[in-house]
Amino acid sequence: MTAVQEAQAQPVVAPPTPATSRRATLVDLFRFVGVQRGFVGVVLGLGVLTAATTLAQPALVGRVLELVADGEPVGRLLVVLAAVVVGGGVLSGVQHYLVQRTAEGAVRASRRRLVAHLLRLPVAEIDRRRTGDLVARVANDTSVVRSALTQGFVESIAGVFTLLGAMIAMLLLDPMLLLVAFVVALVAVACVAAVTQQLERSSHGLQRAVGELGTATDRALRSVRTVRAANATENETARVVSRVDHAWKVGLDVAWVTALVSPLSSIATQVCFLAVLGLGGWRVATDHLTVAELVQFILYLFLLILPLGRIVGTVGAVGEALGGLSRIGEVLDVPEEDEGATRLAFAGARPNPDLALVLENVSFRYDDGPAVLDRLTFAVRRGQRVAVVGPSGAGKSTLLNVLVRLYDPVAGVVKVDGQDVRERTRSQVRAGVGYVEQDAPVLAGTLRDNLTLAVPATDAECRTALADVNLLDVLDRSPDGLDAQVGEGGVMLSGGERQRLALARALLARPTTLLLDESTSHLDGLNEARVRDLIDSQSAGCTLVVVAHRLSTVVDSDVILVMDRGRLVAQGTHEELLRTSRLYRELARTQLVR
Ligand SMILES: Nc1ncnc2c1ncn2[C@@H]1O[C@H](COP(=O)(O)OP(=O)(O)OP(=O)(O)O)[C@@H](O)[C@H]1O
Repeated sequence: MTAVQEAQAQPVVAPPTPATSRRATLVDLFRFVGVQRGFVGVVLGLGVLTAATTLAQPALVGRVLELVADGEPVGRLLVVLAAVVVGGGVLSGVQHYLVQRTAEGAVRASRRRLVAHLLRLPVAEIDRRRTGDLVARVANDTSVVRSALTQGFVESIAGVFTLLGAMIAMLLLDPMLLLVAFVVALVAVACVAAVTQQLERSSHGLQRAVGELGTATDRALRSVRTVRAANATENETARVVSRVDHAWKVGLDVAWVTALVSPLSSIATQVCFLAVLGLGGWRVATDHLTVAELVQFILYLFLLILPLGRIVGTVGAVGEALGGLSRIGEVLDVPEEDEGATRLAFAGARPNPDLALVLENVSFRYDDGPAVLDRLTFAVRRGQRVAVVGPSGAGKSTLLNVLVRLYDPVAGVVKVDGQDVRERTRSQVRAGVGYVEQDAPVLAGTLRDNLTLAVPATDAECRTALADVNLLDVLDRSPDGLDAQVGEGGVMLSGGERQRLALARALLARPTTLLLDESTSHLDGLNEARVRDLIDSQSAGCTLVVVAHRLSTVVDSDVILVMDRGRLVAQGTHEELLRTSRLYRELARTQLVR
């Protein structure tokens, strides 16, 4: 079996994993907080101290009552009691601050991880998803998790200490009373737990609705010119507002479920107190308990109910957080773009630097769609100027995407410098390639940001690069010079200026292969000739593959590849193709700009 046959037989990469719906668990939430382990330790330590000061208070009050009953002085004990109360307050303040800090730290860590992951997702995966939704996951879903933490998650863990301490004290005072209080509290917790499951589901739905709202808003703002010019502002507003209404409706579901939690816990509290007061009064009347002990017991009951109430509230917030975490996890579960370098058992020929690009029977399709590249085979020698022409949708831009390894072919072999690209990492392949894409070659930010995206450059180098592509006048338009903003997607520049700025950036990185996806009509004749001269002068030995829409670009090329419906239907020079290819003659006559 030849290398080509073997390559055809096996897909180069597995198709990207489809987005899965997953449910986050408490373990995920602990892991989320776990990144701030040090702080969590301190918060818990403070929780124990706060619990100790809180638990000491009923005991001290009980002692004061006993001393008063015996006619003993209580002055010193009252000072101790005041100190314990104030100390507990201070500790609780510090604990609050640290909890907020912990939550912010955890959110920061998860946002960093999520952003780093998003920017490394395979391009095919990003194609499938909607930007607004991904942005919502970074901004909203992480915030929801933060709310759960600040609304008492960590505090509740500390509150457990108070709860346990109170239970022990109550057990010592009157086990029977404790049993009654405990059973009532347990029933309440069971009810709340059932409600929480529903809350988690509703919350996931709410986050999804907010994501959809982000997507709709993103779409409307991105296309604001088209929308305005088409008098479609009303329609588009209605579309976004329908997403707002949907989020509101799902929000009401969450509100409805959350509303159940609060009355449940207050009914439980009241029942608990009534039961203890009734039974406790009877225990005092039957001499099983003193009045001071009953007062102590009731104070401890407060200490039991308070953290319990907080825990119940937290359970609700945790339900919402798990909804947010599930959505974060869904994205994190999608594997990142791998470097894609493998040692091929059948790797044959040694690298051949004379052959800049070789394609052997390369086929590609997006997802399960039809073949967009169909068994392409051609070779480009180093330093050649190659033009790719073909009707719209022929697969020209896709070919460039495959060459820069944004997508891997489903069959066939791509060689750069004579070496199978699968033997190199994507970074290695891209290091030598400059790519100027057709539609969005400029990023929001300053001119400098755009020029130094790939490699650092001094101001002088940036100016020279701009002069080379005839863009020096954009520097004069603003007193900010290189720090002038270019707007979202370079909207403050013309289409041709965007392409030339992107070209300046690509050339600054001194590529050995330049892939240029020329967009129709963006390059005027004068600038186009200038750019061609620049590429010729600056990049001796640089291979140029240009998806061309101008006849002048095409005529001057060493080789012209004619594509139609994913297939290479002809190749040769302009004169040869005029003689041999009917499609080329047709393109030259009707489609290529003169
Ligand atoms: N990200 C994508 N996901 C799914 N299909 C895609 C994607 N990008 C392009 N296609 C499809 O692949 C086919 C080839 O598209 P491509 O952009 O490569 O053509 P092209 O020859 O560059 O066209 P044009 O000259 O109009 O820019 C088209 O049918 C297009 O709909």
